[in-house]
Amino acid sequence: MIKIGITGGIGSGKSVVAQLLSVYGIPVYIADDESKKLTNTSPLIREQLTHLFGPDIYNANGLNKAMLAKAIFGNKDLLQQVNHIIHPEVNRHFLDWCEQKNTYQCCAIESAILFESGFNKIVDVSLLVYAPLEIRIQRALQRDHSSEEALRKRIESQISDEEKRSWVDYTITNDGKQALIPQVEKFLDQLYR
Ligand SMILES: CC(C)(COP(=O)(O)OP(=O)(O)OC[C@H]1O[C@@H](n2cnc3c(N)ncnc32)[C@H](O)[C@@H]1O)[C@@H](O)C(=O)NCCC(=O)NCCS
Ligand SMILES: Nc1ncnc2c1ncn2[C@@H]1O[C@H](COP(=O)(O)OP(=O)(O)OP(=O)(O)O)[C@@H](O)[C@H]1O
Repeated sequence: MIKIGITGGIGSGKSVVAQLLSVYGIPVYIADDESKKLTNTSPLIREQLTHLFGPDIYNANGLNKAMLAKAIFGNKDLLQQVNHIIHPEVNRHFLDWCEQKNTYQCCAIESAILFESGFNKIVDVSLLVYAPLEIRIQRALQRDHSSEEALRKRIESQISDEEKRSWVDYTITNDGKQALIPQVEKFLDQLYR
């Protein structure tokens, strides 16, 4: 089974590309969604996050996401500690998920931080969805209605896509000028060949 890692910074359009891959019959593991579920269900993550931040990091609805986001984006040391708590669990969970999908020829993981988290080491092919920074900011601000300052802090917590371009096996450009579907089809064509 071929494992594809789909990456790209906030607002690059990797969720759109992930949806297109699922239309072509490839199951996709959405790391943001699954990690959120794991932070609420894994006793190991809960214990370690509570130890690091105190009991208020969880409330009646589960993880206090706003508190965690405020603490880690802009503080590289804390970000790294939190990543070391959450990412090994996500890694394990993804590999279990892959086992369940073993009748498929391909599966994929979508993560903005494929390289930062080391998930790149457990995939066979890496695919970057690339869009220029200012376009990404416009899209993300429109979608999330968050402040530009908070968004830029998240962007600064990630390695730039310009740098990742030289590390990946394949790049799809989502700049609003080049059509996505032909690029996805070309990628799949090369992959299956
Ligand atoms: C801090 C949290 C609670 C904020 O939740 P929120 O709903 O606001 O954001 P969401 O999880 O949907 O993430 C949105 C985007 O933020 C960026 N982001 C999230 N986590 C990280 C991180 N550890 N490092 C860099 N960027 C990140 C990504 O671009 C992601 O697509 C959440 O992002 C989190 O738990 N992050 C740590 C776990 C993690 O690394 N998740 C990413 C996939 S494994
Ligand atoms: N080519 C495009 N033209 C116009 N809008 C687009 C295009 N691609 C994506 N978008 C829009 O931009 C926003 C960001 O796209 P998407 O959610 O796929 O990004 P993402 O890389 O998954 O971001 P995140 O890491 O924050 O989850 C969405 O609202 C999406 O509909």
